[in-house]
Amino acid sequence: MPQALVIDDDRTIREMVRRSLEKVNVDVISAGTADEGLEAIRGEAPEVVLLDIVLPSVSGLDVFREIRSLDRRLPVVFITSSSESNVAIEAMQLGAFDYLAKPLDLPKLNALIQKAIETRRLMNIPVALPVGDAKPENGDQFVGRSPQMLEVFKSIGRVAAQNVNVLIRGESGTGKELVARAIYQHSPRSNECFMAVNCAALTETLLESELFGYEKGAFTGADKQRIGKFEQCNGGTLFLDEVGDMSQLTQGKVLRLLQEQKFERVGGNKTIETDVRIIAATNRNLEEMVKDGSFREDLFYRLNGMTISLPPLRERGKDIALLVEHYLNAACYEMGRTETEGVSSEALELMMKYQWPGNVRELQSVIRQSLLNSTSPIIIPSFLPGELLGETSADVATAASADPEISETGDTLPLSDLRLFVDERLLANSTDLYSETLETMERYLLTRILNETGGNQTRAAEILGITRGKIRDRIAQFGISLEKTVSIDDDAT
Ligand SMILES: Nc1ncnc2c1ncn2[C@@H]1O[C@H](COP(=O)(O)OP(=O)(O)OP(=O)(O)O)[C@@H](O)[C@H]1O
Repeated sequence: MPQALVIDDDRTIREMVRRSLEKVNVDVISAGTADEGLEAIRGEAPEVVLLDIVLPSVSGLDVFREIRSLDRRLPVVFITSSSESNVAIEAMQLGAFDYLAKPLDLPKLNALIQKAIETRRLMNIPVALPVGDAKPENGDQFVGRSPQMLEVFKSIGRVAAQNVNVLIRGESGTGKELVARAIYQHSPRSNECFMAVNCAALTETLLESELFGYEKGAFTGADKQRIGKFEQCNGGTLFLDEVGDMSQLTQGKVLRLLQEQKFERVGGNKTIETDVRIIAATNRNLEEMVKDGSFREDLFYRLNGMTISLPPLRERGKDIALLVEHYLNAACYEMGRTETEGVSSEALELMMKYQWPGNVRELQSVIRQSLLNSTSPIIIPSFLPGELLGETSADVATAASADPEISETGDTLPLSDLRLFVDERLLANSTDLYSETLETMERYLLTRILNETGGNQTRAAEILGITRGKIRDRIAQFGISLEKTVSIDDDAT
């Protein structure tokens, strides 16, 4: 029978926990002091520890650190009173499995302890992907050994030295910009500049100004001359991203430039010569666009000196595992997660089966999210974001249960799975579950990341991929106070 150790100076709590866990077939070892508890960990190797955060003459956090030094994989659940939420958040940051507030909700206690025991079991299964200790090399590494990616690398090698335009095709997030930079870096133009313009991000007039520049007075607001990218990049390489999104007018101008290497600034009549190598990229079907007349055929052929097609990640087989290893290594280093050992084989299997609609970019984000969710050295399925778990619910069900703490005020605690939260709100006959759930997730995410960054909003904005302004709005909206530790003010909602 699995064993849980409860360390609490309050006899009544110890007894209550014993009786409750007995019902779910968990044996309870009781300790009234920290020393007794540490002794029990050494001697009896429990699967999970329930630790009172306030013990006589010693801090629960210090005891927790000592437990970690004895066994880093042992899940520790803190017992707190509501006034200690800051300490509880700190405990979660240090890697606690979870925390429970007093008075103890016994069904919740039982579910959480069972989940911790399952997590502990999964920890003991050998690591499928070990994380190396080495600091990741500087710069972006192109990861891949699949036959399709080897073809891509060969094509880069073949085309880099030739002064031809290249068209890179592939779904969003497959690495088109990385290919463009690799071509540039291996080309004779590598000492000249490399610039990128996203054709989908600008309106027709702005894109024109960006590419060709304009003369003073060309249009209202053109109060001085501006040099465009084709001119700035003379001798270098210009990466035109999302080239399928250019208007017909811009397509015509770009075509002329490609044919003659000549252009005029907007509002100007002086012809300017330039020597730019174009690398274009698109995730759109240009052949179809040529057929329906929305993309010029002559431009298509001009851009397409050679095509490099990037396969979607789901077709790259074992590259997924290589990328997981690569990005886990990088994220652990960046986030100072020295205790992380790797990814369990179940979690890796889920990642191998997943369709990755956002390709490598999505994989990067999944790794970071999993790391932020993880409370143990091994990434197991329950730490993965929901979209990966949806695929094989039967496999995952055991590992991914959840137990958010919801008080009457609607306050929620951070947990990786929202299933129980939704169950509870359904039982409470909620009629606003969509926004309640989104808010719960947002609150947790914001608080968690701000804790992670020590309240640094710029860094938090980088991690979350949103603007600082949005972070500031949410801090105000959710009443998150930025003291030494980040906490949530319930009254602010
Ligand atoms: N093979 C790879 N190895 C390592 N990192 C990769 C690989 N492919 C892509 N990445 C990383 O994934 C992210 C997305 O790549 P990139 O921006 O090149 O994709 P893209 O195809 O240009 O996307 P979009 O079409 O949305 O502009 C980048 O951080 C990039 O470094």
